[in-house]
Amino acid sequence: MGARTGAARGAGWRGRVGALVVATRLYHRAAPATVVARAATIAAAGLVPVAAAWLTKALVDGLGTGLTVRTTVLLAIGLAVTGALGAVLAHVARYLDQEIARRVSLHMQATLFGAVVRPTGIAQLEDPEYHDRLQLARLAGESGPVLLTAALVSVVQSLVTVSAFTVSLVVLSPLAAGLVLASAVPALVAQLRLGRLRSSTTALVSPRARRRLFYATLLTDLRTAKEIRLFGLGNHFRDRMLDEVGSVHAAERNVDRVTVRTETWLALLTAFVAGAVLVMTVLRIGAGVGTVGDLTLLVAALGAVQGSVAAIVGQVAVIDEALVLIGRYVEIVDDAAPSPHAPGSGPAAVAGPAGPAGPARPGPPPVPSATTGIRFEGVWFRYADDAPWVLRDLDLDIRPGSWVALVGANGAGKSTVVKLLCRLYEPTRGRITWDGTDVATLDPAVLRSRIATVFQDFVCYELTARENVALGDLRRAEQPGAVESAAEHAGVGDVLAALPRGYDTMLTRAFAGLPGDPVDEAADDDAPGDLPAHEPAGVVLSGGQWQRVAVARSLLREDAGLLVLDEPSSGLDPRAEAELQAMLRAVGRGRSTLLVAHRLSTVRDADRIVVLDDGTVLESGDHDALMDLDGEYAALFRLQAEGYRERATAGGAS
Ligand SMILES: Nc1ncnc2c1ncn2[C@@H]1O[C@H](COP(=O)(O)OP(=O)(O)OP(=O)(O)O)[C@@H](O)[C@H]1O
Repeated sequence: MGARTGAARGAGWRGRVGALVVATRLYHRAAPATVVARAATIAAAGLVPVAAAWLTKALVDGLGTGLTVRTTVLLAIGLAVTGALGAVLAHVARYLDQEIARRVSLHMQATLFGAVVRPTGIAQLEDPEYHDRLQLARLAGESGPVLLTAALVSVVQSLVTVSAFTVSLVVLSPLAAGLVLASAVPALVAQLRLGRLRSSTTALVSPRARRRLFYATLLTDLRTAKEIRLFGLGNHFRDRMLDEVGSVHAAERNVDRVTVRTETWLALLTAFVAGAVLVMTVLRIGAGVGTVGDLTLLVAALGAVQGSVAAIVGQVAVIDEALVLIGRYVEIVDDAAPSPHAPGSGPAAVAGPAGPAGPARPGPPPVPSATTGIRFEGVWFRYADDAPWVLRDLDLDIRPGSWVALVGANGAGKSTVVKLLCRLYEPTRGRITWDGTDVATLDPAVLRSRIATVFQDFVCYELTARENVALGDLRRAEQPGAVESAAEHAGVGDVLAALPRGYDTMLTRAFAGLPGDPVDEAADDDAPGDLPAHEPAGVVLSGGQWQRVAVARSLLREDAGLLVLDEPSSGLDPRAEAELQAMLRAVGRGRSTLLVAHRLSTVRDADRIVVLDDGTVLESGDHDALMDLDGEYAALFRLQAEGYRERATAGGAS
């Protein structure tokens, strides 16, 4: 579902009605009892001012006609009770509103982020329009329920008050009632226009707000801090951030100005109508029609009706705005896998199951056990319709238990092969088979559970060392010694064990020592890893150590039949690289391995080396065969070997 379609769906009355249905369902699911309690307070709070106004009229009229002390005291007590009830109801209502908003917001965020991680592929995350829609949907999840709850409550409560006071007004003066209600029409139209302006402005500034956040993150992130200081980019990015803030402010200022103008005109209209009605009533009382008590009731009714009508029209506009926001949320949740490319055009973002389970369908076939191998059959791929081809008619064969190495120049398409294998993208043409079954028909989660991968840009999680390894297979990590064993296989066991709190050490300084984190719990228990107060609770690993942690994470997936390693040794020193290779040979035994590498010394022992060039296979064979061929691989190998020889000679001479 493209963004345009989504936007069209979110706009218009249909979109709003759909959003209202979704919102009602959300309220029902997230906070049913609280909503019922709130409805009761709405009815009570709506009637309190009406009761107070009638009691006041009775008191004022009674002063002229000589009330008994008992009646006067009773009326006064009645007034005091309604006043107190109004105050208490306001506090209870505020609590209930916030509770409803919190619960609905939690529910929405759980659903929204569930929808964000549900799609099989990652192509939608590269679509800027998707990010804008996501930003609005997040806003809807965070502030939509607060806006909607407050506005709905205000409207319903005001409707109760307006209805009760309108009856009072009609009793006193039907003309006055007609005038007050007629003046609400232009106010409603104006407020709806304002609401629409606010919604469109939010959509318009969304990309700018995202860029502002990007610059703010650049300026504060530890990972970017080095380059920003070294290149002196701090003020440059700060200025860019301020530009974005300025643009957002300009758009918001425009909305605020239109709002002030509109509301000023509406206030003048209200004052005019109120003045006219008051003059009419005073003249009638002067002519002997009505009492002074009627005047007090009319003043109260006039203020309440005008105030409530203004609240209703204002809040209808807010409801409209909240529904547009919730419509964005609905789009993202419905389109669990929105693709920037229409089906069949460009790289299909792999569509995951969206929404609740439909009627039972035959499930995907089980993932075979890679007994005959994995094949790329005539695979063509490009990242977007208007982007160049990255893979061109690629045939690749990974036989069971074999070690295939993928080499080639930067941009040849090696990492893309890995991404397609893991079904992060779908081939544009051709297919990938696992034991003869097209992987497009397999359950992606099960397929991925059979693959252990170390990406070139693996993630350094700001968590403990244990968690960093355990994330590879959370279930297996619960087995005693599993994490330690994977870390030892990856050659990082000793390093992690020697950390200040062993495997429970945070591999970051950013969150170390937060209350309730495993580190603190360990400290509370007087565990052996307890530290003196001056010891750092979190540590920073070197690039090579991180790389081994990433390898350990993938090695935890013991049952994975395919090991995919994208440049696993790029951050390692030569000794560590040799160790890693020996280890990979050991763990790779019995399973297929696909290794992407630039350093050709690491692939020398591979069963087959495939040289990729511009997305197609240039050469293929084992090291000896490719050296005999004397082609691209042989040239590259000799070049790298000469580099080593020269360095060794230079080292020996010095
Ligand atoms: N997410 C993406 N969107 C658009 N184009 C991409 C994306 N990722 C990679 N490319 C392009 O695809 C081509 C192949 O990239 P790929 O990362 O597969 O190459 P590689 O052989 O792994 O390169 P390297 O050796 O530098 O890691 C490059 O031209 C790159 O610009």
